[in-house]
Amino acid sequence: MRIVAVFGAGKLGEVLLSGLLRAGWSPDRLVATARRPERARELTERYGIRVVTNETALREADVITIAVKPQDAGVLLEDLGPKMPANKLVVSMCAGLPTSFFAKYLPEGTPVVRVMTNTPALVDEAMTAISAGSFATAEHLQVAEEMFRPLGRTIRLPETQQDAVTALSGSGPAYFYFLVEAMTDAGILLGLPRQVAHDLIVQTAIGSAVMLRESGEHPVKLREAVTSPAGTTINAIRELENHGVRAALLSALEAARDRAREIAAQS
Ligand SMILES: NC(=O)C1=CN([C@@H]2O[C@H](COP(=O)(O)OP(=O)(O)OC[C@H]3O[C@@H](n4cnc5c(N)ncnc54)[C@H](O)[C@@H]3O)[C@@H](O)[C@H]2O)C=CC1
Ligand SMILES: O=C(O)[C@@H]1CCC=N1
Repeated sequence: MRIVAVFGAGKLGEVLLSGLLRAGWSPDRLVATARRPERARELTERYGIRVVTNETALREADVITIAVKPQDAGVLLEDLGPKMPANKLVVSMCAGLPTSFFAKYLPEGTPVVRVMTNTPALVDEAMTAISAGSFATAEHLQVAEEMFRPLGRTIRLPETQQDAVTALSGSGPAYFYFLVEAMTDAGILLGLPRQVAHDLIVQTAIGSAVMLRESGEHPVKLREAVTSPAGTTINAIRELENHGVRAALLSALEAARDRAREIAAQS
């Protein structure tokens, strides 16, 4: 029975732990570490899992999942590296950090898998991209897939694409929430009560997402079906184009990708 430890069980670490428990993993297979005692108590009360010291987790677990902020990974790895026994798999959830960053701290030959998931894991609708670092074999990728598949979809990609993935699907939920927030304001501008505007746009987002996934149609086709000649939608589309929304998205994702690179350079 493989034991998974989540080092630094904050927002994303908790998302992973709760997803695995929902998927039927026994709490005995999971351990977590936390910096604050209140946080440790909270996790144990909420999920019935053991929250232990980093050292104990390192000893007990087969899979060492790094879920701290990238800026905190160096300090953690400085501590873990010298104590790391052989045959452990390291799975990093950190944005920006390449697997070569971890290799600097770990005993030669330690397999590292880099993963980028997203918060819809909370509702088992994550998109998780999984990449092998040096020493990671197909079997290690499979272990990472077993951990993230219960949380949604998984895809294997070369590590060179992970910064782009981080900008697109890692941060992606934030862009959709931003859009929903802005469209709710637009509904209010048009005179709708806030709750009504919110409900309308949330259901519209869900319906559109399900259609994208279930129909297999290209988004242009789906948009064309809504856009009647001399109708209302095309007037809105013209305004979106006039305001450079498409170009803004290109720049926004490039900026997110650049930040991932900067995090790596500063680490
Ligand atoms: N929030 C998101 O949507 C996503 C985050 N990520 C990545 O997941 C990682 C975690 O992000 P969040 O959960 O948002 O951050 P967070 O700040 O909520 O969680 C990190 C936790 O690690 C703990 N920690 C830090 N150093 C520690 C140490 N030495 N020992 C034990 N615990 C320690 C902190 O106290 C904190 O609770 C980051 O590397 C981020 O890049 C990846 C995909 C999406
Ligand atoms: O903003 C961040 O750095 C993290 C990584 C992807 C989503 N959230």
